[in-house]
Amino acid sequence: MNSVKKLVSKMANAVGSSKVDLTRPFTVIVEGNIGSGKTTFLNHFNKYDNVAMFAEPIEMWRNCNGYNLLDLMYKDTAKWSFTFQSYVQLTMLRQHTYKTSHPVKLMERSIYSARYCFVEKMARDGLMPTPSVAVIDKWFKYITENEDVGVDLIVYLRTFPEVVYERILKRNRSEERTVPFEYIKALHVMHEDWLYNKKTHSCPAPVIVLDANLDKSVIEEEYEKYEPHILNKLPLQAQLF
Ligand SMILES: Nc1ncnc2c1ncn2[C@@H]1O[C@H](COP(=O)(O)OP(=O)(O)OP(=O)(O)O)[C@@H](O)[C@H]1O
Repeated sequence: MNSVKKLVSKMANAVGSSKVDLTRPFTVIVEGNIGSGKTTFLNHFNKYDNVAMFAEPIEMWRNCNGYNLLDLMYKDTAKWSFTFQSYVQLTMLRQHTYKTSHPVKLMERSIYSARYCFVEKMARDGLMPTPSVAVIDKWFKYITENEDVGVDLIVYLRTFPEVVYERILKRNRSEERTVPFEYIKALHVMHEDWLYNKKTHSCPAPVIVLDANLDKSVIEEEYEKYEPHILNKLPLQAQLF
């Protein structure tokens, strides 16, 4: 088990036994294309005691009562898109609403990117029927209006699709073997239009854009530039982002 995962399960156990109603910590979501380095980013911040880490609940998607929903979704998207996205929305809601006593909460992805990038892409491609999109939307609207899924800062790991595609091929995750480059390019545009060009959906918080094309060996410097903002030690001047 890697260190982030260990910390998440430790957190989950601690949360399960907690009766204390704590207010929401400073919440940072990390967004970016598949393979943009979200896990590496989280691992970098794992060393800080004041940060609670919430890695993407991918293992839950891989095992929902014995079903690998991620795999089903890739194998037959039209058939399983709604099932998969319903479960993603539930697991993301859990991540957003987990209580923690840590002053900073760092989350990999969010209920927002699930809706604005992935569901959007399936809807545009006709891989999720319109009535199913409507149901996902009703849930999404209910959750964002009635549950505390608030976010204070978004870190966008910005990449070229060519770079992440190389990384995806290299890591060779079983479910992702059939992912075409076209899909990666389209997801890139979804992220860009939401977080960089800001023309499709509203951003729930100010956005810091990091150059995530950089290699692992030098990217730490890029993280460190923004660390005071991410750790809530230096407020962002919203107009700059
Ligand atoms: N809401 C979603 N709908 C469809 N697929 C999703 C969704 N969220 C994540 N995925 C899939 O889950 C897998 C993990 O992708 P994601 O970009 O979230 O993490 P990652 O690639 O492991 O992160 P990184 O490499 O940046 O650390 C990908 O195959 C992606 O297509």
